[in-house]
Amino acid sequence: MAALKNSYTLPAAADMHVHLRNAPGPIAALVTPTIRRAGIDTVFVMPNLAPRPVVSVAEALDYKKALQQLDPEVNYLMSLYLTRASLRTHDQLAAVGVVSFEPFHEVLKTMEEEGIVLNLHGEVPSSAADGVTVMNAEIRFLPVLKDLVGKYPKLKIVLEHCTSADAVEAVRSLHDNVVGTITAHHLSLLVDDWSANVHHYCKPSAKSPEDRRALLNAVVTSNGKFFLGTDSAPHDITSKKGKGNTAAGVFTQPHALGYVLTALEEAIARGDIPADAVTDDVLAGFFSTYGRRFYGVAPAARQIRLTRGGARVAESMSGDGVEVVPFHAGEETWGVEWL
Ligand SMILES: O=C1C[C@@H](C(=O)O)NC(=O)N1
Repeated sequence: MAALKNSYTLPAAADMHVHLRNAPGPIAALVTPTIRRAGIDTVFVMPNLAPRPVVSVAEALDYKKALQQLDPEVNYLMSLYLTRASLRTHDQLAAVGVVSFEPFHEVLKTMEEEGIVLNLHGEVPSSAADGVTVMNAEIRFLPVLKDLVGKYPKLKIVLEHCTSADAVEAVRSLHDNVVGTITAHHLSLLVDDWSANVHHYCKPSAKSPEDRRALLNAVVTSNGKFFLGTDSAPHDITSKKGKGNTAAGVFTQPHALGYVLTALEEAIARGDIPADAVTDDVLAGFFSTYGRRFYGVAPAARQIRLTRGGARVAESMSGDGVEVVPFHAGEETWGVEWL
């Protein structure tokens, strides 16, 4: 017998970590319309545009306007990229591999006072000399997180895309202003999966079975500490395969909720989470209410119905000279209807 029901009626979801790319632009045009098709009405939009990230409010508002042209019904929560250059007026955008937050003291103090959320990609840079690789870069970052929380106790912090048991434990151990997002793909992938498939490679990268078990348990025992942030990261296929390094990112936007349900069901079958762990309340919290509450966004006005086997993932998605391959391309997944 299937461990999950065949259908769930839930509040519309909020995805608190998405990459929609430059707008106007061909990838944004391809992926932005898939947000609502996925049962999501609110997204937190990451600012790492190329060649220049979003660093000013004016740029963020322009970006938001361009996204609204692609789908005006989505609530786009915009963000700014914190670089040393954001402290000056413009140019010389030297992205910082931030391990010391000292240069950002004034900004962080103001964010703390104003209730502005700090979103952390919690990895230190790889360094053979220091023994840091993609497998422990997140764990090595956790002391930095704890130090930040000590210095700015009222600062609202999201440890984005948690991938390790240590990260889950760190977020749990810190006070309520510190939460974590969890992606759909890290609930199923392990290191062996991405080492064999460029479409499964992302940063932070998927890790061990124990790490995955911790993430799955974080979802079903979240109680507001963890919520959905897919880190859906579309890349043109030429950046994934071909000359040069593989771009990091798994594209999950169109079927993010179905991927989570499938991963939870597989976790029950393996014994990673209890058979009765996936309730309507757990799903509503993780998909919708916890993230909105943390960001002070109103509860969803509409509901969605997710139905087992109701959709098939496209083999690939193309438009205007770009091609993006979705996670689990070609496979059957859960369908989404708006009620
Ligand atoms: O940090 C990141 C960035 C993202 C992207 O493609 O923008 N993809 C990733 O896998 N990790």
